[in-house]
Parts: sequence; structure tokens; C-alpha cells
Amino acid sequence: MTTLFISDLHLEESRPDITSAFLAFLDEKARGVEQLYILGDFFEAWIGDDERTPLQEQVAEALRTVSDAGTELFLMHGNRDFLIGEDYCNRIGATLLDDPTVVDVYGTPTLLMHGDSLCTADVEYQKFRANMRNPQWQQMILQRPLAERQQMARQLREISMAKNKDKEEFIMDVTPDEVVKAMEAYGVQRLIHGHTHRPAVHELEADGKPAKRIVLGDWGENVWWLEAEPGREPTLKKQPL
Ligand SMILES: O=C(CCCCNC(=O)Nc1ccc(S(=O)(=O)N2CCN(c3cc(Cl)cc(C(F)(F)F)c3)CC2)cc1)NO
Repeated sequence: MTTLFISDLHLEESRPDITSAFLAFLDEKARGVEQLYILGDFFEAWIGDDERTPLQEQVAEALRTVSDAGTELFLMHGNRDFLIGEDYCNRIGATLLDDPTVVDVYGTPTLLMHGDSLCTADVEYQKFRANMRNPQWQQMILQRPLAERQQMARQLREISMAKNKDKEEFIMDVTPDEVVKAMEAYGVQRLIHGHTHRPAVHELEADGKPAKRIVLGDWGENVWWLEAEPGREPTLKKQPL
């Protein structure tokens, strides 16, 4: 009985090494597990389920095989792939999860988040996020012809490349008070999230009781996953790409 959590693969055509690491992960680690949770930034970019790229098809086929074999798949949006829709989720056999969602992990209520909403110190990003997550904005974008959205995504990437002069876009860490606030609001003692690319297990206190915040790692250099089994603390695992 095993449940796995991954996030921040940032799958994209320019990183075939991550795609093959993911396919190997599905084959070797995820085979036969009960649940696989993908907690956001699974893809580096997503401009609508109607853009059918070879990468998306290849990944969908591999995930469909895993879900058809009996593993329950769950997908959560990240700050990159928040436009993934029900259509793609149906194609891969995954359930789309709200951010945040509380799930039961072998008897322990666990709060699942992508994590970007916890980075409240990044005021500029939170403003950007509010627009991107606004259903009206999303409808407005998704109604544009695919070619136009592809052009816009290219421009946005160029802007962020120019801004960051080919270094990684800086991702602020979570605000500690925000973490406690979220865990107390949902009455949980365990939180699992990604986004910050700072994998670790943090001990803290929520509601005057010991609590844990588990941060998943991105797949830029290593394969990271969290393994949960009944009666054991979840374990963060990593191996080279
Ligand atoms: O975490 C931090 C910072 C972390 C980094 C935050 N940056 C970050 O996520 N950037 C980003 C994410 C997705 C893409 S995209 O290519 O997939 N794609 C672009 C066009 N999209 C769009 C959607 C909507 Cl609704 C509305 C528009 C509109 F109207 F603006 F054009 C465009 C859909 C998504 C491109 C860049 N700090 O703490």
C-alpha cells in the first residue's frame, strides 16, 4: 500500500531528459501504487487542452496506462500549467484537485497545495496570480485562436528570459505565518506542497500541536518523490535524473 507525490517536473520539449526520467519513474516506481498525486507545474507551460503536442500525447498515454492499471491519479494546477482542463485530465485518467485540498493519507488528514499561494511576500507575483486564476481572464484567453496563444506564450517566455538573463526565474519561499494559517484553517498537522524548489521536511507547530510541512523537489537536476505508506512517516526520496 503506497501513495506517491510529485510536483514541479516542468515538462517541456527542451528537456527530453526529464520526460524520459518521468516515463521511467512511472514504469519503475509508480507501477502498482494505489495513488499518484501530481501537485502542479507538471508542464512548464500550458495554453489550453486544444494544443495537442507530441510531448503532451506521450505523457498522456503513459499516465493513462498507469490509471488503467488501477492507480488513482490526481492532478493539481501549478503557476505554470493552471490552464490544464478536464479534457486533458480525462485523457490521462486523472482527477483535477482544487488548490488547496485535504486528503486522507493512510489515516492522516493532509493538506495538499501547489505552494505558490503561500508566497505572499511576493506581492507582484500574487497580483499576476490573481489575474491568471480569474475565470474571466481564462475564458478570454482560451477563446483566442491557438496560434495567438502560442505567440503570447512565446512572448511571455522571451520577456521572462530577457528579465532573468537565462538564469532561473527567482521563486520566493513561503511565508511561515501563511503556512500556519493555512494548516490551522484546515485543522491539519501535515502539509505537502511544491513550487519553491526547496525540498525538505520542516517541523512546526499548528494549533499548539507538532506539525510537518513537506516540500517536494523539482526535477531540474534530480528525480524527487514523496512515498507514503500506512503507519510510517512519508519519506522524501531523490535520485539523479
Ligand atoms: O513563484 C514566484 C514566481 C514564479 C514565476 C511566476 N511566473 C509564471 O508562472 N509565469 C508563466 C506561467 C505560465 C506561462 S504559459 O506560457 O503557460 N501561459 C502564458 C499565457 N497564459 C495566460 C493566461 C491567462 Cl488567464 C491570461 C494571459 C494574459 F492575458 F495575460 F495574456 C496569459 C497562460 C499560461 C508563462 C509564464 N514567486 O514567488
